[in-house]
Amino acid sequence: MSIMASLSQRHTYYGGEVGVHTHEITSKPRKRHVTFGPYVVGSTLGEGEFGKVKMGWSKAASSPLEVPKQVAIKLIRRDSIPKNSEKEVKIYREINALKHLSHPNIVKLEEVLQNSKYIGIVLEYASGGEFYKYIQRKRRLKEAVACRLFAQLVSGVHYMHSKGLVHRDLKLENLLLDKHENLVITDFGFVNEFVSHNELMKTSCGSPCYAAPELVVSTKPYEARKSDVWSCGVILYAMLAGYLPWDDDPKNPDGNDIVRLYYYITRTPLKFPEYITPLPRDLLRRILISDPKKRIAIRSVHKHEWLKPHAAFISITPEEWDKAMSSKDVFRLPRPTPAKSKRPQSSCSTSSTGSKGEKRDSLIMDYTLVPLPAPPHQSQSHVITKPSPPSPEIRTSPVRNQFSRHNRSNSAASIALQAVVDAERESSITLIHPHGNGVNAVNGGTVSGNKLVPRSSTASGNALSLLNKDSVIVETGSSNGRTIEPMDENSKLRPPLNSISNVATSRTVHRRPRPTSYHPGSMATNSDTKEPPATLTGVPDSSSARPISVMEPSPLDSTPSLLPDAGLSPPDHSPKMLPRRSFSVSKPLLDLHSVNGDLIRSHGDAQPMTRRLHEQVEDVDYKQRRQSRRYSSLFNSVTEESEDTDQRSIPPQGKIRSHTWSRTPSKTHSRQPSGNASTTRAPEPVEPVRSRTTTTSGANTRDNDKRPEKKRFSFLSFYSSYNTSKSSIVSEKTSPAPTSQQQQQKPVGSHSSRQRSIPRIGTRNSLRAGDHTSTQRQQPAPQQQPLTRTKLKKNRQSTVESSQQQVRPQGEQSTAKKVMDFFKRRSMRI
Ligand SMILES: Nc1ncnc2c1ncn2[C@@H]1O[C@H](COP(=O)(O)OP(=O)(O)OP(=O)(O)O)[C@@H](O)[C@H]1O
Repeated sequence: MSIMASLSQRHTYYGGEVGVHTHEITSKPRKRHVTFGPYVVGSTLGEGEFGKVKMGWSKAASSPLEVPKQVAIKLIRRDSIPKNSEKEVKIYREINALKHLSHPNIVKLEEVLQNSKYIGIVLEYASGGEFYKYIQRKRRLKEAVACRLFAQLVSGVHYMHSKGLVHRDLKLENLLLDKHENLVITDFGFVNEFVSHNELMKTSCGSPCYAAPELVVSTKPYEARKSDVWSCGVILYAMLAGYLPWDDDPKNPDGNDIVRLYYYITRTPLKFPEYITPLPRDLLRRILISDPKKRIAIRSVHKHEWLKPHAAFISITPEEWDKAMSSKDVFRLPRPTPAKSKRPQSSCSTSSTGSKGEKRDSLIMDYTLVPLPAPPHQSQSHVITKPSPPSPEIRTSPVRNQFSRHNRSNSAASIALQAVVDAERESSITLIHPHGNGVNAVNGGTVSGNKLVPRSSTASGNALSLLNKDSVIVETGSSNGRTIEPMDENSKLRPPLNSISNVATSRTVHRRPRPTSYHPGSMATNSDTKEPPATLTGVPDSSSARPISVMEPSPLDSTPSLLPDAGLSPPDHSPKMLPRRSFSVSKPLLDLHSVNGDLIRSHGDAQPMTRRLHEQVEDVDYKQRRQSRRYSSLFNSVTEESEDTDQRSIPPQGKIRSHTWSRTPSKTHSRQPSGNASTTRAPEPVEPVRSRTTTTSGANTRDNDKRPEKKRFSFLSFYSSYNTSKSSIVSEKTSPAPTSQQQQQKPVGSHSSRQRSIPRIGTRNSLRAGDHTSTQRQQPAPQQQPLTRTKLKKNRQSTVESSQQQVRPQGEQSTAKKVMDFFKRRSMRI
């Protein structure tokens, strides 16, 4: 039982905040889960360039005790992928790369599904969250932890290199953690393939703070694996230091100015905080070398002394990994066996013969569910069932680097990890006004408008050789080193300019940019752009979209298709998207709106958004119900209520409450807990009187209308009104008879305290006396103004007046009670 309980807890997808809402809507009719193929779709895990990544659960289970498999589903709207676009190519890349990778530290592709609106890349769920947040939480990692995670990183990188793939976008944001805090490399959208050992690439990829200098400051083809090594070095530095290297340029604190950033990187020696020990320093010094030829290779990284504690792990060869991962027993839970056979045939209907799920590396089989990039000679039975005969699958290469120009937006790249959140905000701003000085200037074609003031200290020869010789720099005194300012405003850094201008012209908008999600752009030549891209959708377009697999490989960049399938694909078939009705059952649940929303609410529970909408149109009854809710929730509801009240021109309560509350500066009003204390608490001696007085003025009414906080706290206005009214009444009573009677009566207990409280404000007594007069004089005011509004208000105001008049001759306590009763009655009418 406990297992079941924990399972249902752990695998329910009403996590966190959503769970809060479930109890509120249990009375509502249950709705069906939102599903995507064989998965129940849950909450949003993150958002990337392509859309939201949702949590998912496999619906099928072989036994009641079987834990539903959790996955992450990257949902990509099909209409957001223009045909032959760079996005399309990136999707190809990612899918086709992942299906060939089977390593514990590389995210596992479960399968790829699609319906008429979405492509869903189903990935292994990395429950540990984003790695940069992990570092952010810990400020920096302990050396042992960093060592373990870095060993995993380089193991994964080495593995993919051994498969002929380079990631080209390694950065903290593309690293996740699994539930055991193992590193998981994700986001293979810029992955590329190399064939020959020293094959060079020419497409500049990566995020500026992680991209190797040669990608940015040189137009020469680069050895992509070495650039991955550089990125690993930056990641290691970030793990150990808690911030990124070369993040201390005071003239470019956010790293927005890419040109300047790379000036700084290439000309400033690596600096370490004192807490980084010599061994990792040594490794970092070998990795973070601007000259890729001098940079350490990944294999040599494996042998570095610092990684010795994990030598056994690192020494596992790619072949061993392939074996191990396919044996279902290493690192990952075995895939639920029933997945295929028990899937509802209708949802992501596949006529697969069920071979998938049997193999540990079933992703190779799974991906064939999709008529996307499928191996050419794979069984057609794995193609998603379509009403029409399935189109021939084609093995298209995802790795056409010609289309890999990065159009990611420029993030703030404030690389201090402690400022990641700020950087996120900033990056979102730069989406609107992307690319600060640097890129904007680049767009203009020169750096002159850039106000480029690169800072550097000792310039290395290597670095200088990478810089444009036209760039004349002058060292000037500056704190924290020397500042190098270009004398020539027109100095140009051609390579960076090219790359950056490409970025500026080809970027797309990220929905939720993450800290360093920026790609400096492509250095692809024109010839690159001439090559037709891979097609993801639609009928084969022989004219414009030749299959990638049959394209001529670029002489410098990697070959277009993944090795195992290269050249095997029929040239005239492009992968087709599924026609409508592919998800014959799940489709109705997967319309655009439901997927765009937070799907975790689909379990028949109240959907926050729906609830909000409810609240916006709530009627008076609903408001009454809400008033009976918990204290905390009332604040919100009353806010809406007040707004509604205003909108509906039912002013009496709202106005009075608002006014009394807002004009009662003493916070004690807000903290009057209940009306029960009314008879025992002393009224506020002076301020309530003022409050009462001001409440009655039309000017104040207008003022109050403008103050949102009055509405916001109008829930408490009952108490504040009570207190205010009571206070005013007390004031009215006490001030004319300067307490001689009361002092003689001097009741015990609360009464005494109440009465003591009045003279206690001795300095205000005179004011109170004056206020009393003014209060009495102004008493008609609150009546007059409401009188002009509604009959209801008239009645209520007259009730107030009459009740006040009634209580005047009575004792103070009874007056308070009556006022209290009045407001209680009034509140009942709300
Ligand atoms: N396998 C996964 N497990 C858990 N969360 C994930 C997984 N994959 C992605 N996410 C979450 O979704 C977010 C976006 O994912 P991802 O970066 O892969 O999307 P993307 O569209 O490729 O974004 P971009 O290309 O802009 O980096 C991640 O930051 C992460 O929070």
